[in-house]
Amino acid sequence: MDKHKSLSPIIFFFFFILSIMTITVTSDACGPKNPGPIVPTTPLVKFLVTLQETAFRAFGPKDFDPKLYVDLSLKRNLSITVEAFEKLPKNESGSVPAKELNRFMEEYLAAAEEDLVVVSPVDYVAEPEVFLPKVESPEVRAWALEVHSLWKNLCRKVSGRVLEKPEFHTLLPLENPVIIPGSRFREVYYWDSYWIIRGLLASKMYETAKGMVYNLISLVHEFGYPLNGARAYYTNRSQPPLLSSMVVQIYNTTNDETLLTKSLPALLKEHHFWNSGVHKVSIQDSQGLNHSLSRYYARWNQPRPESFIIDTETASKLPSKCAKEKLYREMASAAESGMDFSTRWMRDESDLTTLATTSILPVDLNAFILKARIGFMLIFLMEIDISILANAIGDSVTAERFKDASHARKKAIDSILWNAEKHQWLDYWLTDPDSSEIHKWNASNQNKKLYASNFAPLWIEPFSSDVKLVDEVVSSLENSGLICAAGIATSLIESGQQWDFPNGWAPTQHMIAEGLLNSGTERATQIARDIAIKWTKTNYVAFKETGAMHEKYDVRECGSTGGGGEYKPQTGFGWSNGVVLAFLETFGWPQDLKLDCT
Ligand SMILES: OC[C@H]1O[C@H](O[C@H]2O[C@H](CO)[C@@H](O)[C@H](O)[C@H]2O)[C@H](O)[C@@H](O)[C@@H]1O
Repeated sequence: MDKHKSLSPIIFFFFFILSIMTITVTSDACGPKNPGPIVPTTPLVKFLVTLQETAFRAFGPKDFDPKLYVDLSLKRNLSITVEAFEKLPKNESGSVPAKELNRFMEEYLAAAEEDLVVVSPVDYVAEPEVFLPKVESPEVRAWALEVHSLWKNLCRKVSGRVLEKPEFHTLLPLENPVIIPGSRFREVYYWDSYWIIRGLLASKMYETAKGMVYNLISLVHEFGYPLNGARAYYTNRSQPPLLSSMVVQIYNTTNDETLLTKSLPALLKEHHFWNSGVHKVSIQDSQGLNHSLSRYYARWNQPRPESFIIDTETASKLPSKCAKEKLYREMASAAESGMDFSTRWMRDESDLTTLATTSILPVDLNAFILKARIGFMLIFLMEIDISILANAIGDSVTAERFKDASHARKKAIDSILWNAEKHQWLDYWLTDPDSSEIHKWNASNQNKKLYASNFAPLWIEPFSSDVKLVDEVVSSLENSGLICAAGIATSLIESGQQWDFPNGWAPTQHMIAEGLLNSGTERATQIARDIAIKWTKTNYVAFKETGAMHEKYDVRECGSTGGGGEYKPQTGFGWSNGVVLAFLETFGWPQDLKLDCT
């Protein structure tokens, strides 16, 4: 007994030292010695974040949208505004009274919508010539024209005030009008624009589509890549690389060679962004062959300004500053993937603080870059497009270089991401994501969980043209349980994250249905059509019910919306409009095909 008593201070001391060591090791592992790349933000964004925190304390959590505050613009110089802000009275708890804060905002800040002007697109006509020729049903034609008319509600031009004093605004000055997603997303978004453009092409709005591409090109020239969205707080990251696909789609419809010539330098720059520095990962396959794939990696390690109070709260349970900084980078990187947030990026599907986006080689990204392995599938796609473009403008050397690059990406996707037992492509977890050494492939590092993105490479020609492969993948998709009453679910994991079950998103439906259709087999075509019909019905039924298009839908039941966000009647949502019109253009709607949920 006595012996134990005398040992306890020693044991206590031992554990004390051990816990200090653990904290120290954690700190080092988080990387204060090597904090990783950061793109600094502007003084205005920093001030608006402080305002957001102050407003949260003053107004409380009910209906509080943190993004609203970083979308406000200045009426006077920042220094004058900050001086007045600092003089605001504080109550006993240290927060600014709501009344005083409202008064300050009224006097010094302009509302979030004020830096954008609603404009009618120059090429909008109420009834375009040869509109959706395959749609026979009068009800569907009438509804499609309503959806088409919603482009007018979503078209914005940057106001003259932003061009005059860009330092007063977080909105970035873009030359051409844009179609925005809508609701709280008041600015243009990168990957949304791909499906918006698909819809604009169905609506014969070629000038608006081209203008959006020229805006993205201008962002590449200024920042080196298309930004997540056109705001000063999005400069630290991009979104899934679909610019080349936008260019190819518009070119295929309009034969506009000027667009090709003007796009190519920007596409090459963007390709470099995804295939160099922190985005590039070298990995050796089981045969000892080296490959190069891409990953999402935001150059940021603070809470995202547009979600500052939420990210800060999420990180609050972490033990150290550097653990928090690491999580913030993973959050911003998940936003770069377009899928913020999803269990795809989480080590523990019930704990958002285990986000580890930068440790993953994603199938869809790499397919986008082959169009480039499937988080690896997204990157492969872009290389093919660039080769087509370079040929079209007579640049055979560039074309050849990208043909080789696309073959290399295809091989990398086959060796690292393909899983021959599941007949799916699987995201790959890097064991030591910060190492600059060549990683060694290990079968157990493939993420065996089911995500719709495991089928994304179907969207890329070298895969969709392989009949045997398509057959295996189609069976796997059919048996997966992902195809539900209202379309394809993003995953079957009910995690509460928005890019998981039960949410269905427009990009997922379209990418997979189009991939199946392009493969041309009877079964694949049937499933593609089934997905398109389910998705179109869901949009139709929800539209008739609510008068609005929604950002996402609940796939369990035809016509249910995914909730979240405010969708007023007579509003569209960019990519939902786009995919509905694109589906109707491709698949049509026979007169006898029902529109209700039976
Ligand atoms: O405000 C939080 C996040 O909002 C955006 O993400 C979501 O909306 C985008 C626009 O429709 C869409 O592109 C993205 O896939 C959605 O998850 C934004 O892109 C994020 O960066 C932002 O943190």
